Amino acid sequence: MSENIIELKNLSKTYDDLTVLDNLSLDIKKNEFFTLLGPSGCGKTTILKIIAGFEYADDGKVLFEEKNISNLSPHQRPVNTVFQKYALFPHMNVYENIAFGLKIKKMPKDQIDKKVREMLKLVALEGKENRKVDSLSGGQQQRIAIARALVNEPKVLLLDEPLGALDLKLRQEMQLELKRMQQKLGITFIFVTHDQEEALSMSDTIIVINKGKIQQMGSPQDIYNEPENSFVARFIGESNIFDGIMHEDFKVEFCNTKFDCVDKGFEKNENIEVVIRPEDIKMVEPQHGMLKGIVTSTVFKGVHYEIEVKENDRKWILHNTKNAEVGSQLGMDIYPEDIHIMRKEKN
Ligand SMILES: Nc1ncnc2c1ncn2[C@@H]1O[C@H](COP(=O)(O)OP(=O)(O)OP(=O)(O)O)[C@@H](O)[C@H]1O
Repeated sequence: MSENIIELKNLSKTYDDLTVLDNLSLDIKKNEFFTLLGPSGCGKTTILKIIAGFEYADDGKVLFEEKNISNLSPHQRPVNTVFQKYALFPHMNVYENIAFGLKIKKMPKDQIDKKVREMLKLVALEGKENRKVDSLSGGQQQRIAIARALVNEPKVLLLDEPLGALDLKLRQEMQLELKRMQQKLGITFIFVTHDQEEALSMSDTIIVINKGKIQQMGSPQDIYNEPENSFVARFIGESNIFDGIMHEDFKVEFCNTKFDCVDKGFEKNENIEVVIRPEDIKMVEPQHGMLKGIVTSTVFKGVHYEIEVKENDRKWILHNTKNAEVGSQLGMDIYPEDIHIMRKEKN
């Protein structure tokens, strides 16, 4: 049996003249925390809605455990959705909100009670079951929404920017809690966000989408350390990105300087882009650097200083725990493994 729980096959979707999804295919494994990451309007929610059955693709298929579910209505699909706007029932208390789906299914009362109590425990809301939902904080309401979805024991939980309305601290707490719940329950989470830090800290697998096309799929480490194109590099973290030429395997030139790198498989003298993370640039004495520049500004960021350097007419950003003096000359060194070569952005 396949290790995939959901497979999307060649999905296309157009609204009026706007192509939102363009022949998109992807596989989601059982029990993974899978994140769709991309800028606003790139088609993330549309993918989620097509999996849930709230929208239908113009073309392509949705497979669940190898069965085609493309034509099933939402309630026939073994998935549940948590939205950013929690859509709780304001006139019901916490308990009734969580129990709602099970009552509709006409489950016996004692079983409902057992399951609701399990959920209250899971989302740390024991003791709050009789509270009206609008008397609770945003974070607590979000937990009710999650409990209400999980109580139905879906095989897949779809989460559409579920933490978007929370302030930063609560958001970070809920990120940890969601991850903990997912690991405890062992069910597949498909999570939508436009926040790259959130995606990096929570996911097993991330796909980065732009304009309805997958730009890259991989682990958070792959996506951060080895962006495949400049869209991904720009979208994930801060980067120094320059045009360059891949002269031959392991030899690249950028900023008018030849460097050794660890990449191969490009055409001879192929035009490429290089990405270098700010924390990977070594600060050395000016005479010892492969590149030289002048410090134009420094900002203390807590863990590191953010140092801006002007090298010829190019701007570089460096992160270093040591500060540098504005106006001073600085040498910069980069190890071969820290030079990431990218093909030009996919269109
Ligand atoms: N029902 C609809 N009718 C017309 N256009 C739509 C409809 N639903 C979505 N769109 C358009 O499709 C594009 C993709 O929308 P989608 O909601 O999937 O993006 P998203 O990546 O989830 O963005 P966000 O992060 O802002 O929610 C957007 O340009 C949106 O305006």
